[in-house]
Amino acid sequence: MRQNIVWSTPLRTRFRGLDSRDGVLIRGDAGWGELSPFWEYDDAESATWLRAAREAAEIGWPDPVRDTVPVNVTVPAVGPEKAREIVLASGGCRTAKIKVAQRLPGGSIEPLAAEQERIEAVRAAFDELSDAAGGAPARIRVDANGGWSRDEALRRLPVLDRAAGGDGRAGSVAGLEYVEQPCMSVEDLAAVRRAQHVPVAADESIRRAEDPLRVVRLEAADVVVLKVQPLGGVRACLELAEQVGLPVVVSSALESSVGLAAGVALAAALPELPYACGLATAQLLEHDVVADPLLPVDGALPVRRPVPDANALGRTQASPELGSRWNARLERLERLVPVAAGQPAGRAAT
Ligand SMILES: O=C(O)CCC(=O)c1ccccc1C(=O)O
Ligand SMILES: [Mg+2]
Repeated sequence: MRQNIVWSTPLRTRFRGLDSRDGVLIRGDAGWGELSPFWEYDDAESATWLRAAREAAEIGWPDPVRDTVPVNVTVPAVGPEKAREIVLASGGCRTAKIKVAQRLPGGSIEPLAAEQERIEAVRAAFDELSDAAGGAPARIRVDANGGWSRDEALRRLPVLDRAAGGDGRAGSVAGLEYVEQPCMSVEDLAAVRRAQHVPVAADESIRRAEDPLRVVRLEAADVVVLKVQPLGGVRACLELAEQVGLPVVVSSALESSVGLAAGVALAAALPELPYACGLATAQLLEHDVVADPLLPVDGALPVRRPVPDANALGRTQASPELGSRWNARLERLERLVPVAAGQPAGRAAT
């Protein structure tokens, strides 16, 4: 049986230049899958995202080896007060991922002082929580989305590391856990990794690269970020993780809880999971498509697969225009991705 539902929701805080998020849920014999490539991605790039939705809908996922997945709270490029609130309301997360290298409307990047203040506010919020919890340690990582040059990264990282408690001061956080994608090119990642001590994680260099293993050959990262949709499914990610041989952080593409469940399934199936995953992003959505969204409890997500709920879908209903844009996109992508032999055949969107 096939069924498609287009959803759309405002975001609670602007994230990656977006004020809303939308996509299509696809139902097959194995359950619900989500297709939600960003609108600036062309059909060739988005085709991989459809493979992930088909795996979820038609086949399902490998068995889990754990029943909870520790997650980070995601802090967008917000002011210090807002950053503190987000951490305090995170559902017990002991790791925060803070966005940096934000592009300002004029095209310049956010001043270093603003990034410093945001990190200090998050560290202070963890200290507040730790005082209540008897001094439990916490972690801060930053994500630059490739926004710095090599020199900018080398100028900013020592300052941000100190803001995160890397100067040895008392408190719950002892410096940056890692920096995600400080620069765009693999060569620059490798250079930044060699020139300073904060570990480097590769995200765009994995999920948007022709050859994700270049990161490994050039020794450009200590950690790799894997996202199920852009990499074509849970199984594709498990295979890539094995080839890469570095610690993996599973992260979301800002999906609804239906899409997040695929990330949770990947994180639950990985043999090792040494870091908190970036899957707590249901917190950034105003509405979700399920009755009981995948939100952290004690800093971890339960390993489960929520299903769309009629009342929730009432709040995420897309306009007719958005509905037809998604159905047209889905039809184009279905023509681009042939259904593999032995799999149930797909049918064009209704
Ligand atoms: O990893 C997280 O904490 C949240 C996910 C996230 O940051 C993200 C979400 C959508 C698109 C890109 C990214 C990113 O990691 O760059
Ligand atoms: Mg990233």
